[in-house]
Amino acid sequence: MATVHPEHDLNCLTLEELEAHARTMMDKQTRDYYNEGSDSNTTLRENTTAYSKYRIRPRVLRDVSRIDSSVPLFGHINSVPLGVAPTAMQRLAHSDGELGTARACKKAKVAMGLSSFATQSLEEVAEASEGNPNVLQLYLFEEREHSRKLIQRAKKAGFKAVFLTVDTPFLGRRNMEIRNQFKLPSHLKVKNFAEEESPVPPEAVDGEGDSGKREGMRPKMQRKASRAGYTEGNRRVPPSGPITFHSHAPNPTLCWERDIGWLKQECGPEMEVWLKGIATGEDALLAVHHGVDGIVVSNHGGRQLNGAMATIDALPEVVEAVQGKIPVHVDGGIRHGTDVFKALALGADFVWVGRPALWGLAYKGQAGVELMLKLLTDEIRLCMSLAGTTSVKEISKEYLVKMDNSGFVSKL
Ligand SMILES: Cc1cc2nc3c(=O)[nH]c(=O)nc-3n(C[C@H](O)[C@H](O)[C@H](O)COP(=O)(O)O)c2cc1C
Ligand SMILES: CC(C)CC(=O)C(=O)O
Repeated sequence: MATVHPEHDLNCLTLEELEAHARTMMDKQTRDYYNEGSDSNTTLRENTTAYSKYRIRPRVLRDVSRIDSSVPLFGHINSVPLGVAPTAMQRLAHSDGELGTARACKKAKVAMGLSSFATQSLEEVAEASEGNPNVLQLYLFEEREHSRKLIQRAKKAGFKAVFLTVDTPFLGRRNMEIRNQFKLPSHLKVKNFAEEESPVPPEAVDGEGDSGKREGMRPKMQRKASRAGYTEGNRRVPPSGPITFHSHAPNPTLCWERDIGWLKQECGPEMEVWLKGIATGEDALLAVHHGVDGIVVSNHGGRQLNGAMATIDALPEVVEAVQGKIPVHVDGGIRHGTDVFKALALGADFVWVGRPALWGLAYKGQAGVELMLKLLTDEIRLCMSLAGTTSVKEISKEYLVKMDNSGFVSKL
């Protein structure tokens, strides 16, 4: 007699299957925008494949009948050491959009990062989260007033922290996005910026089209960028006109001395300030020096500097530099519970997943994100028990070995 597993979606038992279903459910522009990395996608690929050089050393004959996979985060208990990373424009995937993600995170008791460039407002997301902790991802604009308003709103709505994205002085070159002439469909809006902040000028800079600070732009794009007020000969001027992600998200002027202090002051005691996009021990030390509350080792899901290290390879030097002074999180390429275990064993306190939530949304809206979180939660808990660990704090590098190219295994 066949075993019945009523709690499973038999069409979708892994994130790989979820990705495959999602592919068939998104239009080409959305699929390409979500899934691609920058340039030739080397870093995008290595973010996932780099995990396979680590293998787990399981311990046995320990009572693993009770597993506690929870961790504290922002004064709450997170059910697993995993959250949903901020990704822009989630209503492209499904009309549930960011509200669907927020409700799924609330149900699974995991934190959610909300992109500044969300298609539902931060207040709506806070309401849907019903007290589940959220983080606002911030692109700190050159026009500070917009950012100041956003920070104040996040504070009022109860967001626990701001994740300042620091790996986007310019946007990476995403070729499919350029080829598809990516454009936010007219029924969707970036909802965190009021209409009066995004007046559409007569030339209409074709929505989210080509209007921005992307290195290697074609001449036509350059003309549009300059119409949007970005360059005047050799003199740089801050972008003006409608707030689009191409024009406003990247900010090449950001720097340690001026901007981190400003942000800490704006966030006050109510919201923590974290840096998202740290990839070296040197910058991790500077982050500690500048008094931030935590860092996320990230390369933006392989969408920024192609050829940068996979995040799991950058993690150990960051952990070594920080010496436990502030929490270290990591994202990029995490697709299995065993990846989460490996990241924790290498010293991360917590991990975030980006694209898997978008695939979940595309598959079945909120229910698809719930499914994705359930798959990963089950895998994390199973991995912990099969490795002989009953709580997250037990997971250490004693549980890992590293293989070199010739298959030689060494303890860490
Ligand atoms: C479609 C897409 C949109 C993203 N939007 C943002 C964003 O608005 N802000 C940000 O800091 N990171 C953004 N990211 C990066 C994610 O926060 C995260 O670093 C990355 O997705 C992790 O890699 P993973 O997708 O392999 O899990 C985006 C990533 C993707 C794939
Ligand atoms: C608003 C954006 C620049 C979104 C983003 O970070 C991305 O597409 O990688």
